[in-house]
Amino acid sequence: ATPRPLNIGGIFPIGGSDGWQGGQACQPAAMLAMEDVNQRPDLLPGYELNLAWNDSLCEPGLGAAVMYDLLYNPPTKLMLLGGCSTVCTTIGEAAKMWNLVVLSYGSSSPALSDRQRFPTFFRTHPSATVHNPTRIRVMQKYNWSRVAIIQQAEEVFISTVEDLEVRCKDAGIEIVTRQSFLTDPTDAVRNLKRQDARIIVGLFYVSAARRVLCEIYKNKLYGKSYVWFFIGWYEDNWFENHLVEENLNCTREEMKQAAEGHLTTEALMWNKDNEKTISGMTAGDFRLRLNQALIDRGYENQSTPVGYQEAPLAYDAIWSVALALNKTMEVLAAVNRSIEEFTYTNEEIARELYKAMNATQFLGVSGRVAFSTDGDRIAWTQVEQMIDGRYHKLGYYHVQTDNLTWFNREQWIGSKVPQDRTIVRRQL
Ligand SMILES: CC1(C)CO[C@@H](CC(=O)O)CN1
Repeated sequence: ATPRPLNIGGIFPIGGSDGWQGGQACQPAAMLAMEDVNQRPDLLPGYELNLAWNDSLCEPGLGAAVMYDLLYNPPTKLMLLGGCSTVCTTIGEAAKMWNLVVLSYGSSSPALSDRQRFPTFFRTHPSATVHNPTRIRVMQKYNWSRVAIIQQAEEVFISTVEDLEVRCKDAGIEIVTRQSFLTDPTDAVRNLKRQDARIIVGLFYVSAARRVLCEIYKNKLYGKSYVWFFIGWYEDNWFENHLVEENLNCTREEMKQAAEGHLTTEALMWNKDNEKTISGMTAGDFRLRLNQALIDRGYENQSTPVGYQEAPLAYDAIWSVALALNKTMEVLAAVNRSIEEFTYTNEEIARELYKAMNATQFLGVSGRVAFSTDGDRIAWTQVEQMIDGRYHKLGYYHVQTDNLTWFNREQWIGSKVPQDRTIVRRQL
């Protein structure tokens, strides 16, 4: 017999130029997962998953229009897949009116961890606050208890810094100053120098990072006495790119000098071990299949589409939906109910879908997939250091198990760990 459809809706940021166009690689990745779950005889027996989707351009208004279009046109959707933070904030807040679970593969905003505002929201993409325990752990490793913060005035960085401040206080780490800027970091960087900041956490998008780096060079806030924590998901040679069109008045050489030695933190989005995951693929196998799928979509080899890094999150999001639907069908069958009875006003089935998603646990190509009580992705993070213009992996950290795996590869000028303050030596 032909399998009956289980319908879900998808909203992908593909076109446009604002925000994150990660749907370019994430939508193809989701389709690979649709193929895989529908081929599994043990999953959704008698049914097949069907994804209706459209492009949000990473614009919340258009995202809302796409959602209404998906919900007001048959067939009824059982869940929604969402993309960037701005769109998910809109979708996530509205979804409860339709009793819909929303699962995001591409939203990092800490605001989305608020269960009061987003009661049915889950994400395979970790919140930006996932970096903070790692930053603290590294500070503790080097006995840095006096740090400074500089951030771009964007919602995602403002709420990340608020979380970092709380964690620093709990860890007994003093924040000597917190500087923020809208677009021009000149004054903020100069104030760091005035406050004799030595260990500095910087939170900004990549083009603002280049402006900060040039100011660091001009203020000589780099070298043996300083340690900078930058975000690790910028492209590898971010500090050398776009200098002309962004009117940076620093040369590549000056940018490289200022960047030498900085640390980065980022969430792991590709499983770091080469073990077989729930789909039977290793993360390496998935990379090969994704590359082929992108070539089939017309992406040349060298032009990596936006969202390539996050593609495993989209692949695993579809598996999360399939497993949650599968679990819900089993639970309903035990009380002679069917998932086909789901409607946007059926709270009982909606509760079962929520419980099933909340209990998700599997090994995906993005690593172990599990959600916190706020629906946040529990993830490993990695620490790297810029050594001679290239990033070197220093270690991994998992906050839930306080597991710091360190490779002892870090390099400091003169082999001396930089101090977090000026040491005044008393003449005895
Ligand atoms: C790591 C990054 C680039 C953070 O922003 C996410 C997009 C968003 O939060 O809107 C995608 N992944």
